[in-house]
Amino acid sequence: MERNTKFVDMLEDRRRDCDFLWATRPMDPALPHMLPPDSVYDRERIMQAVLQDKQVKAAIDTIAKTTGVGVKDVENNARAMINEMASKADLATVRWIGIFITKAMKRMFSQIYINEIMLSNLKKETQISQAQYIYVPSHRSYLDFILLSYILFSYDMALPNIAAGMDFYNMKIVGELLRKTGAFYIRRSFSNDLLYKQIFRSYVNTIVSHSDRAIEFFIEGTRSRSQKSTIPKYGLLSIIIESLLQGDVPDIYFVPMSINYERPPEELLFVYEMLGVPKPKESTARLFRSLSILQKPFSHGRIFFNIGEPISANQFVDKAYRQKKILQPSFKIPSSVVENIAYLIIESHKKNTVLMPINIIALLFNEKIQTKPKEPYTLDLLIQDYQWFKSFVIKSLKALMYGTETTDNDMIKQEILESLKPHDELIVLDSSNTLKIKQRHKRMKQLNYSNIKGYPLSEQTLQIAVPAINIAIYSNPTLAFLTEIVFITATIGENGIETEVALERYELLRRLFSTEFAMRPIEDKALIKIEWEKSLNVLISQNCLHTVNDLIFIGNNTKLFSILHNIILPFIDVMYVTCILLSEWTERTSVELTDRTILVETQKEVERLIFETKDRCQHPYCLSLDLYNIAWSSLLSQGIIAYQKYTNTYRTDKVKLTYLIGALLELPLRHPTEIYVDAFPSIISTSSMDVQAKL
Ligand SMILES: CCCCCCCCCCCCCCCC(=O)SCCNC(=O)CCNC(=O)[C@H](O)C(C)(C)COP(=O)(O)OP(=O)(O)OC[C@H]1O[C@@H](n2cnc3c(N)ncnc32)[C@H](O)[C@@H]1OP(=O)(O)O
Ligand SMILES: O=C(CO)COP(=O)(O)O
Repeated sequence: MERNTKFVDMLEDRRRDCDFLWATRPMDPALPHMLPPDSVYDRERIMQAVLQDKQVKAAIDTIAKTTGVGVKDVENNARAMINEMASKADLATVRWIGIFITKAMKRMFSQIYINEIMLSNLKKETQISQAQYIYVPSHRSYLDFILLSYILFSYDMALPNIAAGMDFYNMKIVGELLRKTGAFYIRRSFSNDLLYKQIFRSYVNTIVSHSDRAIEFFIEGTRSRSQKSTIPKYGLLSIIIESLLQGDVPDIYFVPMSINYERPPEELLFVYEMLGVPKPKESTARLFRSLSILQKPFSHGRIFFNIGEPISANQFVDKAYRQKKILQPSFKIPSSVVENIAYLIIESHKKNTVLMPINIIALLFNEKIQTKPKEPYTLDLLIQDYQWFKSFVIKSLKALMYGTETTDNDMIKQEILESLKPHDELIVLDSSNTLKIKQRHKRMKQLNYSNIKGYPLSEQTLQIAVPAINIAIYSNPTLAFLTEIVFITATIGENGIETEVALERYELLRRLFSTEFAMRPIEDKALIKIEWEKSLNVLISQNCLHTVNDLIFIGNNTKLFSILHNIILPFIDVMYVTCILLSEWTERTSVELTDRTILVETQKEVERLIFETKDRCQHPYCLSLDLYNIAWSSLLSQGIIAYQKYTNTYRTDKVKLTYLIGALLELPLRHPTEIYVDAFPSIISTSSMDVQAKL
């Protein structure tokens, strides 16, 4: 890995330490926000400041007036809200939890790599800077926040104020313990609650300006079940940026952190959630039950924790805005500023994604199943493909990738076998060294069908979909680097295409799928063209495409073209099927069109297509509710569906819909000739002779 040299395994030292002595070592954690002593507020003072805040007081008065409730009662309500919200910092609690966490980390993971230089630089900078620091990690697992706190504690840095959803607040004992490790609690949605909104705003402003600890929040707002970036949430970010306008802090630095798991602990739960099984409610009892994960050592492989360059908010919030705020206190920072910073953070997460061997293996295996399922995918074939594809992503796409760059077959073999070890419940090598999938789905006895979010899928479907989606999720992190080029492969057919048409098709796909792939929305066609040309050149340099005058043709590298093309198919197929269902809605069903009913109907239709056709929606990944939700929100944002507030229904714009269906039909898609469900029996492991990947 080119930029890998600076990664160190932080567990190496921990394995030499006595956990108790390490966690209770004398320490004076470095505080990241240098403030004059009287500007540093403790919890009590922060809560007081919030209750004294002008806008909070105004909200209390307004509510008292409009509801007829006494001011005292509303104030008590406000006090209860801030008490529920505010974090506590208690080093003793952190130490005790630290003993357990370090034992768990050493058991679960073989290595936790961190780009130590970035962390040391951050530590140094924070000690001389009066700016406030905001840690903004990617969100792929519940472990993310534990890991970041563990890293900071290991490097003698203070734990931040962490924005936590109420799911954790409701956990017995644990909820309060987390508060003592820095969690502050926020309700998930509160735009209609004026008082809560003002208290939240004021609390965040106060900790930005008066907490000597940093702030941590997950800009994606939720764990990405599909393990690719999701679009940013703007609420907390915009309040933090607004704090800068008040001038209490000279600058705010956002520190993006890309967290990459070889095997996220929620792996299988995410697959079921994507299929519609609701997530289990967070509870202390469940937390204890989940400790069974510690039974097998190193069961979750490696983690790469990659800290990106801090982003200064000051460069976007210029003096003019600050002056405007002084003259006009209700002035709000333009939403384009917030969006810009949000996407800079998401783009940093993507750029700093560290790909693991399993991501490439999953992608190659997925391709093989769709194109040549009868040809055994032997370890020797995989080694060749792996080396080739790895070199492509590193050299052409500048992706970061675990492992050494080598052409030595033995070393590559070791790299592959080592990385398959944590996945021995999913991918195995059979006795003839051929790659096979293991059946991951176990018949669910207690499944409550009334809770299912989508259509109740059959056992037969789940048997295929669970392992198939599990594999597909592992290939998803590659999309941090591949999205633009996979779009292009869906725009060019056998007989070539005019440049202009290819670009138009690219624009369409970008518009339809910018939410799916967390891409910055771009209106300016010239900018889209620059992005397109860059990706086009990558494909041309790989001989995937070639140009003649004003035409683009598929080149000789059909292997790469096919891999890239097949990645995008499930996304386009689901969009198409959703559109068809919308256009035939009233003929097909008598139920009202809502965001829920379209979800159920689409999943039902996809289940049928998977078994019955050789065309659209062959890949079981098409059963993922994520895809339907995003397709729906994309159609809403384009005005193809519109919400009717007064009737609480949705209306379809038939003209726009027909146009979109036409445009999707024009895409020169080539669906694999092999049917996934037919191929499945030949790739599923039935033998008891499977060998675990051995070094
Ligand atoms: C040694 C080791 C020890 C280890 C020890 C372990 C420690 C361990 C600690 C535990 C710690 C637990 C950690 C849990 C971690 C989670 O729980 S993650 C989940 C919770 N966190 C988050 O969700 C953070 C990100 N979310 C947000 O920012 C959301 O916006 C909010 C604030 C939750 C609100 O969500 P929402 O109500 O759905 O609203 P949303 O549409 O996002 O936007 C709302 C506002 O944004 C504004 N907005 C929208 N678009 C824009 C725009 N472009 N520009 C500006 N503003 C905009 C809107 O105008 C709106 O404001 P109003 O008009 O209402 O004033
Ligand atoms: O985001 C969370 C905090 O980690 C929990 O909510 P999700 O289940 O939506 O990820």
